[in-house]
Amino acid sequence: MELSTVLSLVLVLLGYLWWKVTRPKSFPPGPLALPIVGNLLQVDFNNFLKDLKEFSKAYGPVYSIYLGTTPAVVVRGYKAIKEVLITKGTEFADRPLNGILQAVSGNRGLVIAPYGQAWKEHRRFTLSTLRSFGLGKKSMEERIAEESSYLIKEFEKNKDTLLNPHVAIDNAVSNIICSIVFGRRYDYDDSTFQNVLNLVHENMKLTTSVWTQEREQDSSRTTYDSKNLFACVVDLFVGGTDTTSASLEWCLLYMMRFPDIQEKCRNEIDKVRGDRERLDYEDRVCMPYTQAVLQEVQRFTNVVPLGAPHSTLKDEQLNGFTIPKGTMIIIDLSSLHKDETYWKYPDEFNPENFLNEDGELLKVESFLPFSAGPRGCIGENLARMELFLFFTTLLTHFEFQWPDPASPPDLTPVFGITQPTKPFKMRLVSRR
Ligand code: HEM
Repeated sequence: MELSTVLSLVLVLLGYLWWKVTRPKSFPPGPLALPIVGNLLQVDFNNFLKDLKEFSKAYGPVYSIYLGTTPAVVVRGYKAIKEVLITKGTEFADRPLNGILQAVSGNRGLVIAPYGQAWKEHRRFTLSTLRSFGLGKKSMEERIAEESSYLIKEFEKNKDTLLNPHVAIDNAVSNIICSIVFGRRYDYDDSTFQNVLNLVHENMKLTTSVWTQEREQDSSRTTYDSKNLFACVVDLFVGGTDTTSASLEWCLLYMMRFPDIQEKCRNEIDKVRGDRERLDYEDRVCMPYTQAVLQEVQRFTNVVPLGAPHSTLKDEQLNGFTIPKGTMIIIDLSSLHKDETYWKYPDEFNPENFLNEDGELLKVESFLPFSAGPRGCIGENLARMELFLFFTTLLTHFEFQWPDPASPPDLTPVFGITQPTKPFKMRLVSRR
């Protein structure tokens, strides 16, 4: 091949690669993207949220970045996020196409399923299953109370040593999903339990047959088959375990960092509990301080900082820009939680952020750790109930102490879709 032909081909290829990362007219602006890598070299994934905030200083609350050659629109701040999640909730409720994930999942289940009839049906069915298995009823509360007593026993075994609570908390939280899906819990030292997904496989035959029969009686045109049920069960574990256990671990870490706040919570718990063994979930209505602490931990730690990516169902207008059908939308939920328009102490860990002058609990509209709208978290009520009951039971039984007063706990999260704590060990002082 002649040199001039090779050069022409190289130029055409370069032109194509530049074109792939050139923003269409009316598309949200953003930092200059390079061929192939896009903006990946300009972001540090250990500090991704900080980078997203920096870009928004230059480009505003709605801007774009290229993840390789894939354009993504980043949405920050309450006004724009409300428009995407609520006002135009359905229009922005699709999930981006991801060849690998789609091939693995076959578009089944909930979390990454595209918006459409099958997703709607799975979501409705999963919600009604959660409800009929006891969410919002006493039975769910009793399951969590029972699991709390196992967690207490596990902690008791370790009260003379320093304990890393991760495995026990993870197992306790997974057991709540197990009790809904499989109708039973698993001991913390059960080797099978250490691999939840194996469990899912083992038990699916039984669960599937029960659920499928139930569905088949309902409708002959259901999208439910054993693979879809399996995907929904996996999604309950994926969505419901790490998120909730990381939140509970953050609660313990912050209580050790702020022992005076821990003490105030315990006083409120003791006062409301009286002579009873444990609190009921409905007791929360007269426990504004404890509720404010739990919400403040969620606000400050942003356990799922970017939610799950959304995508547009058709061409859409947002903030004066045109966003083509199928564009990935990154919703920076963490941007809501430090916005000084909405918070008295945006950069300070302070439960007063959720309390008025009379100590009553405030409802703050820009507090959205579970996202909102048609794609909002399906497990929000369950997670809130778990956090309240596990947290108050743990504080009833133990005082949590940071073992090394000379160096306070490291409160830097490990960045990921879910942001857990760094591994830590704590000292338990039994109160009984
Ligand atoms: C503290 C705990 C939790 C947090 C912070 C959390 C947060 C979130 C967030 C931010 C989303 C993305 C919503 C969106 O795309 O806009 C989500 C989705 C989801 N969550 Fe949760 N979640 C928690 C607990 C749970 C639990 C306990 C379950 C299961 C019982 C669960 C199941 C799901 C599912 C299935 C989805 C996907 C919904 C859909 O795409 O239609 N989550 N969650």
